[in-house]
Amino acid sequence: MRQTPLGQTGLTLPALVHGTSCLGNLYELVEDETKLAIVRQWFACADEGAAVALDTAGKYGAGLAIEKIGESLRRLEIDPERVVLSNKLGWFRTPLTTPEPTFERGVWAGIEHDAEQRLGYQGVLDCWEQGNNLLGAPYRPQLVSIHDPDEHLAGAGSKTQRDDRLGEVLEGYRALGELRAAGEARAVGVGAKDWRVAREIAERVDLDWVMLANSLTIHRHPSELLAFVDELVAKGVTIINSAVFNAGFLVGGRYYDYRVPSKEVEADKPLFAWREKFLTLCREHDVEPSVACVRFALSPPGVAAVAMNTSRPERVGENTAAVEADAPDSFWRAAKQAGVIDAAYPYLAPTPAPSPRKMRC
Ligand SMILES: NC(=O)C1=CN([C@@H]2O[C@H](COP(=O)(O)OP(=O)(O)OC[C@H]3O[C@@H](n4cnc5c(N)ncnc54)[C@H](O)[C@@H]3O)[C@@H](O)[C@H]2O)C=CC1
Ligand SMILES: Cc1ncc2c(c1O)C(=O)OC2
Repeated sequence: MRQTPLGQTGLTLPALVHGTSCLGNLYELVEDETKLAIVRQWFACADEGAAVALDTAGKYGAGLAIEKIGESLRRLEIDPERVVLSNKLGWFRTPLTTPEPTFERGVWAGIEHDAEQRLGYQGVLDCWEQGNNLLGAPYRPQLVSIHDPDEHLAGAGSKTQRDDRLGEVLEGYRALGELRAAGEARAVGVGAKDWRVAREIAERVDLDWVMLANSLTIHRHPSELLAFVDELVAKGVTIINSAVFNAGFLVGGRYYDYRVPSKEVEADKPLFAWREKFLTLCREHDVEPSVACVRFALSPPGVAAVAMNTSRPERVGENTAAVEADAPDSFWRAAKQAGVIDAAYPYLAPTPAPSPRKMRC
């Protein structure tokens, strides 16, 4: 699998980053044996001795995911040099004092802790330390970011409150910059579903990487976002592309950007029409829809990796294969002709520029 240098950090990033929300029991309780099998598969499916990249967060099951990562890595005696770990900071584990956790109700199954949001300089340092303790030696996250700043900013009720919240986020980044300067963390980044917020942060913070979610997909790839990606490339910032199935909908799932669209709702109709056209095209060209989504997501220069979730051990191999598979030019040309992807999309089977001779005529 392709490995790409991560910014100027000296770290390298494989083209597949494993999401770990399932280790925190996202939507369903997953047995510890299954979690261990998933972690084993990450390493079994990687190239011999190659680094394996993981993306986690203190919010995933109120710290359960990061705890299980540490436990499993130790049980499998994985060399810490082989682990590239990203921890998204901003949620701090607290004791559970109510029948159900108070954050993201109904999202995390069977968890025994609660979590509270902590941002600002000290809040982010608290989350960093707690994450390190939950993970445990000899492992340590090298990539750090503030978790979902877009959601935090979108939740503000007024311009003043948004400014205050942005201040908290930027104070958090001051802490992350210090961790990096001290050599405690290696790479600072931002992950967001709203890429405009990622851009807002990238304008104010010296970042090594950006994780886009739900944004740069085969279904949606606005030219303004491609221009932002170009800016990041020019600055040497590495891009990780995630939620490349728009949360599953593109490959037949129920969720689109984490909500359930309906065929009965006028505004959602184009989504279903797009999907039908896409899936038909895939059948005609004998291309797996998931492969088309993943190859598209990796196509802009500067995108080093895609992040994909693994809730079943046998999926790990499929995800690895999807990153390594390819789709023919004829498929991409047909996708542009059919309007499945933007005809002006510059990267896959681009329309050749007119030759100078033709331009003279
Ligand atoms: N704020 C941030 O930084 C965010 C980061 N992420 C990252 O992206 C990762 C992936 O996000 P997801 O929510 O899982 O979105 P996704 O777009 O990858 O969709 C996942 C869903 O697609 C379906 N699926 C996956 N592979 C399939 C296949 N081969 N065939 C058929 N269906 C398939 C499954 O239903 C699965 O639940 C996360 O684990 C996380 O690392 C995601 C959202 C936000
Ligand atoms: C799987 C998944 N779903 C939703 C979200 C995330 C995630 O990893 C995340 O990090 O922020 C929102």
